[in-house]
Amino acid sequence: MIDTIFALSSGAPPAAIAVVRISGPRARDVLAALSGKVPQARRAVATPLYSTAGDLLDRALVLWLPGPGTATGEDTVELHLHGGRAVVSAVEAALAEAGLRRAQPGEFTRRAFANGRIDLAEAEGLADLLEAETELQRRAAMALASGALSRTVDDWRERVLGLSALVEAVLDFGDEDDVNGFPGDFGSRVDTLAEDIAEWLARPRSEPLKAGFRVVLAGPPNAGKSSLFNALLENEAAIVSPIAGTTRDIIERSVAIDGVPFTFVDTAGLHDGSEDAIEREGIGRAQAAMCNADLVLWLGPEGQGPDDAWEIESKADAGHATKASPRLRVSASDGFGIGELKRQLIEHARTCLPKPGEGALNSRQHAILQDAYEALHGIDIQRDALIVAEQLRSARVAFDRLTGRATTEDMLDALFGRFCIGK
Ligand SMILES: Nc1nc2c(ncn2[C@@H]2O[C@H](COP(=O)(O)OP(=O)(O)OP(=O)(O)O)[C@@H](O)[C@H]2O)c(=O)[nH]1
Ligand SMILES: [K+]
Ligand SMILES: [Mg+2]
Repeated sequence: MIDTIFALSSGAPPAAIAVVRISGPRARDVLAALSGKVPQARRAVATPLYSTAGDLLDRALVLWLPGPGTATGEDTVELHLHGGRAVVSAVEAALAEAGLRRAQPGEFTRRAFANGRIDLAEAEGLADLLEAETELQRRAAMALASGALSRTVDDWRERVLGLSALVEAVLDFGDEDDVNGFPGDFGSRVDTLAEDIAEWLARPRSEPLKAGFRVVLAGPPNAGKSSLFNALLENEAAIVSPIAGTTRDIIERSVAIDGVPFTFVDTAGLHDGSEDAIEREGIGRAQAAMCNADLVLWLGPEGQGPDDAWEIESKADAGHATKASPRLRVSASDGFGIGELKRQLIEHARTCLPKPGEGALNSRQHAILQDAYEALHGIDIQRDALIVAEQLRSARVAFDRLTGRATTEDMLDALFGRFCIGK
């Protein structure tokens, strides 16, 4: 028999209320044992809870939620307790004594997936939603969690199955001499499907949304990188000094500006012929950071930064005018241009990050959809119908991997391990 599991699903006590969730075949019996009765389904009822020894544990609000129409798909009970540590421990002890098991992280969600209540793309969205720290992250995760990708993939899958059925008909009844055994619109239906997938593939990916849009400050020693870094963060995170070579390590800080997640990266000043081994290591790290940037703010000599870097004239208050046509002039000392720089960064990052409310693919999903796209894109109806059938099958298999109709245990362990206990 499946274990019946329980966990504190609300935050750490003490708090006003603590919600303990129970899921599994014994949920109802355990509730009956604790409260002496089972309330009407889906109605919140206030009731005292007792241990097997007859001690009053708490007066709680309880919910009896019979499966399969529940979050996990199983019989579920919610106990809304007074949120003191000792109250929660006493109730948890009573549940353990009744033979229930503490849930693993993500186990409730894993059961929801196993019981078909959510698919893999929705579970991934849910994990993102719980981790979301900024408004943009929340809205992207919400779109996935509420099934935006899942519904789209289901539609694609149906269309592929329809096409496969047509190919089967050609295989069963086709005249061997007739190369055009496919219906007239077959090719265009394949093309339209491939284009619909290509539209999702072309969208910004979800990873930069999680890690923050990565802005690296680079340039020679004493260019004012750390000063600008601190000004952007509004925090004296990095050491600033008139001594060239102050910054050695990479310094990273994440911050949301106007709901847009950024990670700013301060680096060691770049220059040739350093004798100092530590400084040389710092310069190597700075160069690697520039390669991994979504955007480089270049504070060095004009035209010597990476392609696509933004040319920034720093120390504008001190009358610095080393660049003929900087994108922006700023001063970390008096704040000149910092607001405008932030405004432009937000505008630029928004175009590179998923649009609010629009589903974005993570790299796992992107790689799988790429397979589906290639299978469909490669279809040539002049070729043998058997080959066409095989390509359609590969596309369908890819869709199934995406929604979790076909997955491996490792993949599931990795995903559900991201959840906290109680979810
Ligand atoms: N007047 C003026 N001085 C600045 C400004 N920004 C930085 N400085 C000064 O320039 C010097 C170097 O600043 P840092 O921010 O340490 O420069 P850095 O590029 O991080 O230097 P390294 O880490 O050594 O490569 C310090 O003395 C700062 O006070 C500015 O906007 N105006
Ligand atoms: K310095
Ligand atoms: Mg510095």
